[in-house]
Amino acid sequence: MEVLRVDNLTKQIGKKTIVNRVHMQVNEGEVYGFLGPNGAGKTTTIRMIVGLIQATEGSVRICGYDIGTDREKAMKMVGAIVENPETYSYLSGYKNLIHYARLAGIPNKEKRIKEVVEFVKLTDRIHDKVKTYSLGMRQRLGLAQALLGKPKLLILDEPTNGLDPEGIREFRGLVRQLADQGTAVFVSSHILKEMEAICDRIAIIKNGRIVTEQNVAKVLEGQGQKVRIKVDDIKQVETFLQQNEISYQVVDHNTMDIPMDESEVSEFVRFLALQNINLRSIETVKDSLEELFFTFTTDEEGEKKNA
Ligand SMILES: Nc1ncnc2c1ncn2[C@@H]1O[C@H](COP(=O)(O)OP(=O)(O)OP(=O)(O)O)[C@@H](O)[C@H]1O
Repeated sequence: MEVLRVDNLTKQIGKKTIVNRVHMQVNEGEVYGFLGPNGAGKTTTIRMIVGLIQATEGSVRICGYDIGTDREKAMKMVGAIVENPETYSYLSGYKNLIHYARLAGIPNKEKRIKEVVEFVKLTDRIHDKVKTYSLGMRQRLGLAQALLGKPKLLILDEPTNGLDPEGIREFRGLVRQLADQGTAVFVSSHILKEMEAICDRIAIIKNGRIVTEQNVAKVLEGQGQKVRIKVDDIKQVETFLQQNEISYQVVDHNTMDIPMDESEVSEFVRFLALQNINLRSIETVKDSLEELFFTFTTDEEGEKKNA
């Protein structure tokens, strides 16, 4: 079932188009990664999805409810950690949750709080003041708060920023469990490895536009199936590859990727030598998300943007 649907979403501020005709769709039980370099438009998109700012154009539907015309019903379906979760640090985790459960009109507050606290593994410390919590514990408290209303859609903006590897691992486990229980999770990050481990699908945004959407399992399946070569004269190699109907992708003015199995590499090198093509280097590259991210956030001159 489709939980989140974003159509043609656009945000213009002054003359600048910060988010440009974005389309996305996230299903029940799916972890959807929203990836992009700094300043690409991730936070602005998320702020529109949760109704914190108004879109200039386009629509957001959550479980079929339009955020513009049916805001209250749409928001009932959403739990979100956007920017740093706000907590009262001089109160206990429990009192914070009571406060938010009241604000959100959660029925059977105590019972629901017990459930979410157990889920995020904070039971032992929930009556301690939040100011004594580690960053990872605060983050889990934020997650508990977001889950109070049993959301169908969970939105996490850079959820593991600043967490140590153990904190990241714990958080990832919780997200996976939620997805397995049917929650649709929309998570933004610029940490590629993390997205690879956590997401079913990812979209990459650059300059406000979605430049690609990929199924993570499919990307990972293709790992190691191409070589990257650096040459003196790329035109000469292109001509040769075209003549032999070998597919390739130009990375920059002297680098290109050629899909092939490792077993074919030595024959390929011999082939190039026979053509008097001067090879500066050759390496197997993984078609990982990192690679994709690099490809899609690189400008025409091959300069990597601030990923
Ligand atoms: N209110 C605003 N007025 C003008 N420009 C803005 C405004 N809000 C955001 N921007 C600009 O829009 C672009 C996208 O910002 P946004 O915060 O959405 O990016 P991001 O992908 O979340 O980046 P980061 O990973 O650094 O948080 C940036 O260039 C930012 O400076």
